[in-house]
Amino acid sequence: MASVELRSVEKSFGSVEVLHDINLSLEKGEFIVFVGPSGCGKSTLLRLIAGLEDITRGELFIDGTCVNSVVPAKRGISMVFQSYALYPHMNVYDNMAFGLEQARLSKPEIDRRVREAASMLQIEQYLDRKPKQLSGGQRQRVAIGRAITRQPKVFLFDEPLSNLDAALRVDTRIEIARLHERLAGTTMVYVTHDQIEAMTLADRIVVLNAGRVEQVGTPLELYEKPASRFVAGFIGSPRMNFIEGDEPIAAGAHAIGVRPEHLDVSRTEGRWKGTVVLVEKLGSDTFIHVATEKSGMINARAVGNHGFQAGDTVFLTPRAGSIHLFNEDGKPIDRQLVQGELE
Ligand SMILES: Nc1ncnc2c1ncn2[C@@H]1O[C@H](COP(=O)(O)OP(=O)(O)OP(=O)(O)O)[C@@H](O)[C@H]1O
Repeated sequence: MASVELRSVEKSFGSVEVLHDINLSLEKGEFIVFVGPSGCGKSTLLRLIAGLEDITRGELFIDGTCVNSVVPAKRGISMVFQSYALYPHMNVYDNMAFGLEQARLSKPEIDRRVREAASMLQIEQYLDRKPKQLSGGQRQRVAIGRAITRQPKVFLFDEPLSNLDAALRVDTRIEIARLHERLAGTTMVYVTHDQIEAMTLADRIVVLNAGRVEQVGTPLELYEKPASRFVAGFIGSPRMNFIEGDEPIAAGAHAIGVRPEHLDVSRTEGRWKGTVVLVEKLGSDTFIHVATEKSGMINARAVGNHGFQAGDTVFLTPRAGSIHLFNEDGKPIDRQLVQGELE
């Protein structure tokens, strides 16, 4: 039995429909990540599951029960927000205990749950502090701890790490992944803009585009076999290059897609000749932006540090088996290029 199921769900604000015919089946214990461009409906979909927004049409089931008209507190879910949403006048212990007191749990049971969650997230030493005496990362751990104490069937996360700096993001991301392992059987639904979070946390990713589900799959399925040009361009960072308007490329193909990490850069020979316009050195990788003679801008990613400079003439060649072909409708053409077709 799926833990969360959406059947033909639609959502309108006034006369504007923002989610169209959403059908999703999330298994118990799965970690599901929603991604998509700004405004595609990720947060709205999460809020529908939480019960913070009403469903306009369709049905939502949690553990087999239709919850369309069940209030948020009775859905067996906990939500963690980007903004933490802690009570500023309460200390950490009381913030974590508050929901349980409302639910009239016994004091010893509340104490047990708060201390267990605090230990899991290593915030035991802050239980007496007020939120303003904590760093952003510590506050977010308290918000996550509060969600844990409710022992929900489903956790909902709305961009929980986006207010944290880069190092804390990584630490807290790892914390969330470990939490998912420890709370085996708890379904997690997570909204993010961050490619690395999506790829590393998700069992399956749901890609949304303008209020529709574009593709659902494991991170590697989406990376290796995108169901559309949209997904191909969205999953992967830096994004896939699309080459069109080149001399006839391959029968039936409107565009070639090739990821920056699948291009070889040479000073002497290769498929696409061009001039380097920008080199970005990350230490571990170098991004080389090339204005090609016939195929527009192409970005290549080379491992390590390289001596390419703006103004250099280079040649780019896609590695065997790494080319994606798309037809005019943006659908993938499922065949490999034969040797020589691109030469
Ligand atoms: N309360 C509301 N009233 C009217 N329109 C809304 C409301 N909430 C969201 N929308 C609209 O619904 C669409 C989806 O918004 P949503 O916030 O779900 O997108 P998102 O994918 O989460 O975006 P972002 O990544 O920018 O947070 C947008 O066009 C937005 O303007």
